[in-house]
Amino acid sequence: YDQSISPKQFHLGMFEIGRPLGKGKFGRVYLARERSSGFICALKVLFKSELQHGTGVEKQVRREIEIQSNLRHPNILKLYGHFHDSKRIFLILEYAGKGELYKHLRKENRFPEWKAAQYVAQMASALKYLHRKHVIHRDIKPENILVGIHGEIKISDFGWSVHAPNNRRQTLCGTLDYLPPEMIRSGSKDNWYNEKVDLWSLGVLTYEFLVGEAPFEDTPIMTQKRIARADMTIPEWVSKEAKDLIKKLLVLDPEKRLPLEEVENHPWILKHCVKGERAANREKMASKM
Ligand SMILES: Cc1nn(C)cc1-c1nc2c(-c3cnn(Cc4ccccc4)c3)c(Cl)cnc2[nH]1
Repeated sequence: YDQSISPKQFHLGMFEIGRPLGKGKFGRVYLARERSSGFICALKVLFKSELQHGTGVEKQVRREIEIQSNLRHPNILKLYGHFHDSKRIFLILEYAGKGELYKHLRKENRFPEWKAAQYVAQMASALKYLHRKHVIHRDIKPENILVGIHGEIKISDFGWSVHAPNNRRQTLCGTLDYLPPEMIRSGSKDNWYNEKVDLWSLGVLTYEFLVGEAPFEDTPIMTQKRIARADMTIPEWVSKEAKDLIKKLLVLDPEKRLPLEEVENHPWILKHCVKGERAANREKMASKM
């Protein structure tokens, strides 16, 4: 992605717009091609009218742009640039060739252990990168993960991420299933800005990949109660190694959750993910820095 097609100023006329790819709570995403280079991307269109001034959503979009623009990792969806016109804001995003992960999960019902382990290893690598940059995603769930053309996963939608520590008030919406106990419990919100919240969500994600439903799925009231007690049962047909990892992530005390380095070296992950030599060397170099 060389400089020749990344001028500082983008505008709509530079793109041919293709088919709609999907829509979210705010805005739609279209397949797009940058005319001069033929570069394929995904164009996310948000209507300013939908982002009432001063509401959390406008700040979320600003934060999404600010945070995601500076991230470079194979398992994080790239934000190449943004621009706006009188009515709309446009985000120029990396095109993920195999679409939304949750659609694959619903279609397959649940993933075989080898596939779930590879996805969890990629998530752990992406979260390690984010946490090293003091970014907490805080909204890890299948709906916010896309699949690249080579089957690799890409975390997207940084609308809920924050630079730790952060004193902005957050209103919650959407599913409760992935919320960690410290975000369910009222009282001090300090823990909301501790990156350990992403470890809990990684545990919920691992469970949902393997079982096909979230561990605390219930009525909203019961879900909150079950999360607060880490009250879940793991089906007996889940392998003991996978059970072990889930239990070490879904721990009420954030400080006692398995650190990402240990997730990447967990027996269940090592059993299914042969780390390429180059990746292993990169890790070794990074750990020496
Ligand atoms: C769908 C689909 N099928 N195939 C084969 C590829 C895709 C694909 N989708 C994307 C998408 C994509 C689409 N929808 N969404 C969900 C959404 C939409 C609007 C606001 C917030 C969230 C993301 C992206 Cl960003 C980036 N790349 C994408 N690739």
